[in-house]
Amino acid sequence: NSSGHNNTLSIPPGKGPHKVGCTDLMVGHTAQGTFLRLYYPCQASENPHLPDWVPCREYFNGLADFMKMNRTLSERIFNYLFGSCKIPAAWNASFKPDGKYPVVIFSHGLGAFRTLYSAICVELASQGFIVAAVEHRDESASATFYFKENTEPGTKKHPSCDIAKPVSDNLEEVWMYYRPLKPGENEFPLRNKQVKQRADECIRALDLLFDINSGKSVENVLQCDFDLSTMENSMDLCRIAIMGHSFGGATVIESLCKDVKFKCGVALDTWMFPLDEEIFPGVKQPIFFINSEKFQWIGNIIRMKKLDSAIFPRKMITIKGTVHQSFPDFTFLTGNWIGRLMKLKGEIDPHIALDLSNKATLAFLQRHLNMDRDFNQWDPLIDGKDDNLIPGTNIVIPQSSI
Ligand SMILES: CCN(CC)CCN(C[C@]12C[C@](c3ccc(C(F)(F)F)cc3)(C1)C2)C(=O)Cn1c(SCc2ccc(F)cc2)nc(=O)c2c1C=CC2
Repeated sequence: NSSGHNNTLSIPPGKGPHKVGCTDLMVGHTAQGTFLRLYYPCQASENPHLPDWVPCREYFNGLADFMKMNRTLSERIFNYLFGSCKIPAAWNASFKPDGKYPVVIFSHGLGAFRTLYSAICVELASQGFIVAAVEHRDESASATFYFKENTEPGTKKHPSCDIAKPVSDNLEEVWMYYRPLKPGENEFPLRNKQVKQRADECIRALDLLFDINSGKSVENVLQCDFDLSTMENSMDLCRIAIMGHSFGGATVIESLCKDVKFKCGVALDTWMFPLDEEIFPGVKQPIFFINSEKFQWIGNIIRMKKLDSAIFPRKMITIKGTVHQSFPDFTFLTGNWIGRLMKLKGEIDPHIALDLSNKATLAFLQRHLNMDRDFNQWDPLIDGKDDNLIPGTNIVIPQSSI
């Protein structure tokens, strides 16, 4: 369960037929390498070891800086609130070969990192997807790490946490933190450069999955005892989707434009600002915008509508009573009053909100990856047909601005 003092708060397990395993993969030890958390259908095991939701304290430090909170105070708060929170997935559990699984690449939001959307990733993996949640090195993550070769032997400092233990001992971990906007700095050039790097990192993550699927030997820089060769020939590489939250939603659009191997995209509460609208005509794949009720604004919705098309399927729904943080895991990890105070929860029960988002996502993926599962039972959700959904958006666009 999550932190000791409130035992009822934890990240919901997957509802699908598969047990879920999880492991970390870093290929290439530098900041230019690929770093991702892999969620996959796994064999059942008696006493699964559930990984920590936040693997190293540096992530809490980064989060405190991102939120401009005092580090010592916030580190104590985060440790107390979230320190013992576990992810509902079995760490390094044996992969369960069962035909070819479709693939989803997941891109995190500004100030987040790869572990914070486990409720979504675990649900997809439990429904028979292989999910790769990338960790971006564009300085938009609260924190991330990579390695450098330390030339002076003997000066090695011990790894900050067991996850950051590299395979070879001449590698020393280096932490990269969130880069805030400088006073007076023009935000668009930075965010547009970052969204392009983020798309490249998603494409490289996909290329890595192709290598793993082809049985190519892949060297994990991290000491994770998970045998990647068990995943050979287990991915359906014609059924690949990209998904992301907020800045990760912009990464979905940029990635769809850059690589047609992504057959469709699911963009959660997308932040459209980082995108150059000139790429919009180049996006030809289906897109599903799933929005919160409180985060969106006129300018952002107008940019989403510029992607509307008579040819390519573009769908949008809004989940009533949700806020921007209704998609990351935080929404499950605090009581109602503190959650609402910190805008981590909306009025709607977080389980209901995320359940609607996940079911609508599964229906959309079945339709546009032409899968033969029973996710089409949730097709009405794609059109916003539910008491807690609004078709399209709740934001009123003044006639003049269209
Ligand atoms: C003052 C800082 N200022 C920075 C520009 C705005 C900070 N901010 C609002 C926040 C994130 C918030 C948050 C987190 C986590 C706790 C906690 F207490 F639970 F830990 C509390 C409170 C603080 C809600 C956002 O950035 C919103 N946002 C996000 S939030 C993604 C995220 C980040 C950290 C997480 F742990 C989980 C999820 N992703 C985006 O891509 C975009 C935006 C805005 C535009 C594009």
